[in-house]
Amino acid sequence: MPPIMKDSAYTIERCLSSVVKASLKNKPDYAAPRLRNLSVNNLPSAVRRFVEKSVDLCAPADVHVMDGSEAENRLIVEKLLADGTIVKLPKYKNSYLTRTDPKDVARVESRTFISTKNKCDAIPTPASDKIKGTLGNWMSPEELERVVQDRFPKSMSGRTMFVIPFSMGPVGGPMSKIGVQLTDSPYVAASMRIMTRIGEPVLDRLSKGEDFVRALHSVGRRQNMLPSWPCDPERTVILHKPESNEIISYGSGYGGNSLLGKKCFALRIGSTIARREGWLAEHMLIVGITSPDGAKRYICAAFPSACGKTNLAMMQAALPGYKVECVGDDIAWLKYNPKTKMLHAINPEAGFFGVAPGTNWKTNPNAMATMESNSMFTNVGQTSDGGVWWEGMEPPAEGVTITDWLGKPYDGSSVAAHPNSRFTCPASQCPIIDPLWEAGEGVPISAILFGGRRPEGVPLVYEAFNWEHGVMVGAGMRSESTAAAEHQGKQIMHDPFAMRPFFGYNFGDYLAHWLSQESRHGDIVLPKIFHVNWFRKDEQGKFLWPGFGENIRVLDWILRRIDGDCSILESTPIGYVPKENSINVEGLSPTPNMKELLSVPKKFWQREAEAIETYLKEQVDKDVPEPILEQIAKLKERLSE
Ligand SMILES: Nc1nc2c(ncn2[C@@H]2O[C@H](COP(=O)(O)OP(=O)(O)OP(=O)(O)O)[C@@H](O)[C@H]2O)c(=O)[nH]1
Ligand SMILES: O=C([O-])CC(=O)C(=O)O
Ligand SMILES: [Mn+2]
Repeated sequence: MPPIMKDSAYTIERCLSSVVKASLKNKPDYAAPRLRNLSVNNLPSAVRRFVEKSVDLCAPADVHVMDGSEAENRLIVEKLLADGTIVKLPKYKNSYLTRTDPKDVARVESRTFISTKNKCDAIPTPASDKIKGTLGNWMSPEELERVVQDRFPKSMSGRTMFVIPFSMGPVGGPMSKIGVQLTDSPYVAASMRIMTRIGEPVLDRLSKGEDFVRALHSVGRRQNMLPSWPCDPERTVILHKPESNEIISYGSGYGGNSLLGKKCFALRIGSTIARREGWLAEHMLIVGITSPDGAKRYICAAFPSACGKTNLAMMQAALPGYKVECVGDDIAWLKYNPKTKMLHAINPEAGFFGVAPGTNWKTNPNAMATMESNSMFTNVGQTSDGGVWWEGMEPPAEGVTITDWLGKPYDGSSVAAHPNSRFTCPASQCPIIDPLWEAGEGVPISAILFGGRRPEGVPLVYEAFNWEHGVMVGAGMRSESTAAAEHQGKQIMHDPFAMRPFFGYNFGDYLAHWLSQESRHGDIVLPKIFHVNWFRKDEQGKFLWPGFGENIRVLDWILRRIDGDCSILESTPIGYVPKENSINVEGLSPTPNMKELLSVPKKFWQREAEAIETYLKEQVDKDVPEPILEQIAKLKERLSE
């Protein structure tokens, strides 16, 4: 038995308050807010066992069970301030800036593993030994145990372990799922409170015996750690055990690696649960659009990291008469609803963890308004008037100076904000949050968009001929790499369904699961599938399309297609493309080169089809479902005519 289990008084009062008091030596009269006592000993037995086992392993100084209250959050913030992890941003209400260790700034895909008994359950087997698999990494359960034993023993010593009961989706909702994250990072504890629903209502569900995902996180230990941002970048690992719904993350405090409800649970573990239960867990935004005639439809869109999901999810429509409302900006859980016969989607998250650079009052006013209070900023620049600044934001006022994300005076010779710097803010604060964003049964989805950063060859929008063809379009997605993960430069990478870093199981099986949606429910009304590209460039390397709020012009065309208007399309080898003049460009100045934006260059597409086929055959080999190969064969045939 670890010592804490013998002492039933390991409660918030004795732990977090005293921890905070101890760290506030310069404020001896600090009065900690009173909290309710949530003792480890009163946790539901399955949760308690998980905590006990992890305490044994990680040896924290004490344990704090989170109730999710305001008072508790104040204590955590005090601790973060005392540790120097965050600084207050007086320009905004209740908002803070954190600077991470410069080596801990993004997801690390090469250190992310799925561990299953059989390798082929987790990742596809490439066609030959010479081909390196790029659709996830596998680790044997034995190796995982070794990796854990190499890193976790005493990894939390001297720190508080936070026990965070959290719900993905509204607590108790029919599509929601519960997790318990243990972490030694108060930054993670504070961020999980924004990004998920935490605390007592979730504990109530757990005490009724509801199953939960076990998520263990430690920032770890190494020599010469920054006291304000402990981490262990050389030994970081993000491990998933889908067979027992477990996540184990070591060495990084950065969002995608440490807020385990997000990519680890909602996508990697989520996709394996979804497959077992017949639904889909996807890297997609969810948005509601009301057109001038009053009809409202919801669409989902899968774009790779840093390719425009948050911006589309809360865009300020540039066409008059349109109303856009946001349900979610990063993750969608989609399930067949027998009442409407449609796929319904929920946003399992409660906050936005958005890319800061490029966000401003013109491109994304709704995101700017959402982060005006109760927000955590990570690795952005700091202004001398107590605010934040990043590349692409409106210039600061006269005389205001900037400190860069590394804490140095900013002089314009380098960036003020890290390219993957982020804002974390409550979704409920979004001025255009959808009235149904917390509806337990989700919202009915009329269309799914795939897209990415394609400087060349890929039209502004095209529509798949049917579901099977659409699944092939998702499988063939490619995009320029971004700062959201560790990849260097701007290479065009395959990123099927924008899920390459997030699959929890073999991508071949994932394709079969998508295809099966058509036959699984005989009466299903499937969403139409489209592909969009806001990022095509001209010969000077300038974007051909204005993007952002003007993307409503493309959505307008898509909505008319959902209504069945066949007069606005033209058939091409890759799918239906808007007929000339069928996209409303009225009032745009300069008028975009629509001919170029909608062109489908044959040579380019022959190479593209070849590249997709080679990729799937090399990477997924015998696990590629036959209908996908048939769709590629048909595409090649159409391109050769
Ligand atoms: N040119 C152009 N840039 C865009 C557009 N939409 C978004 N961006 C930029 O692309 C970057 C990423 O956009 P986000 O909307 O945050 O991307 P995301 O897909 O939500 O990213 P993750 O949070 O990493 O999943 C930001 O710098 C945006 O300003 C667009 O329509 N056109
Ligand atoms: O997971 C993260 O760190 C942020 C994110 O949304 C992504 O990269 O897609
Ligand atoms: Mn994302």
